[in-house]
Amino acid sequence: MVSLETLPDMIDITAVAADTRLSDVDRICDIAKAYHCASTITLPCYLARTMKNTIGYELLHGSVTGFPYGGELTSTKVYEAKQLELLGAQEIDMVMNIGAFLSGNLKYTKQDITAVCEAVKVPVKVIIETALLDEAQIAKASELVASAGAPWVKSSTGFHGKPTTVEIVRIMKEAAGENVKVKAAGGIRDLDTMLEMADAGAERFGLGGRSCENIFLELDRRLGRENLMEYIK
Ligand SMILES: O=C[C@H](O)COP(=O)(O)O
Repeated sequence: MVSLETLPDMIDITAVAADTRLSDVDRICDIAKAYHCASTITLPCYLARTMKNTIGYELLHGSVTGFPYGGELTSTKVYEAKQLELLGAQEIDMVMNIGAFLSGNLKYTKQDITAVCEAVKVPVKVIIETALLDEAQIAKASELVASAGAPWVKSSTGFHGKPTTVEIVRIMKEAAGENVKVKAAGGIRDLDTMLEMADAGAERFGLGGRSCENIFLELDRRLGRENLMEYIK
């Protein structure tokens, strides 16, 4: 059972929107340091900034490839992933080729994932974009990610409206199996949902900077302590 105190250890705080500014990147780093998040995840061009901002802190630095639509050439995804690793990324979140998957081209979709996972030593989290899939497709995509050799399956970029639910996490975990970890992301906005998702098998959460601030505000309130955010403005 995950506790409120340890929940931040499971959070990847992100700044990956198209209009992300340096100030947003700096802000998520401050929050990640104050609350002991698992990692910061930024657009590739900001990876070095997150590393510079968090020197000396026990924080992973992640970035994204094939993001946010997943339709890039496999070679492009592989190149980007390798560059990110060379720059110091410790985790990479990649988007599955959603269109290929929905077209029934499972062989291509799987090869695309395997190629990226084999190109780098760091863990790859494969985003299946659950907002665009029905339940059967979510299960099938999670199985595919597992069979492609990825260590993580992640629900969503958060860019398609439909939030990740506890039920989606449950389906993903069941389909992906014991050896693949589940990351829940996209539209997650409250602590109770996160605790339920952890019970359903989520081992990591992706939260945009703003949603994360709100979650931590609520966390401080529930833990009966002052809002740490007040001290890092
Ligand atoms: O990691 C995924 C997204 O950055 C989640 O963004 P969101 O919390 O704003 O939905």
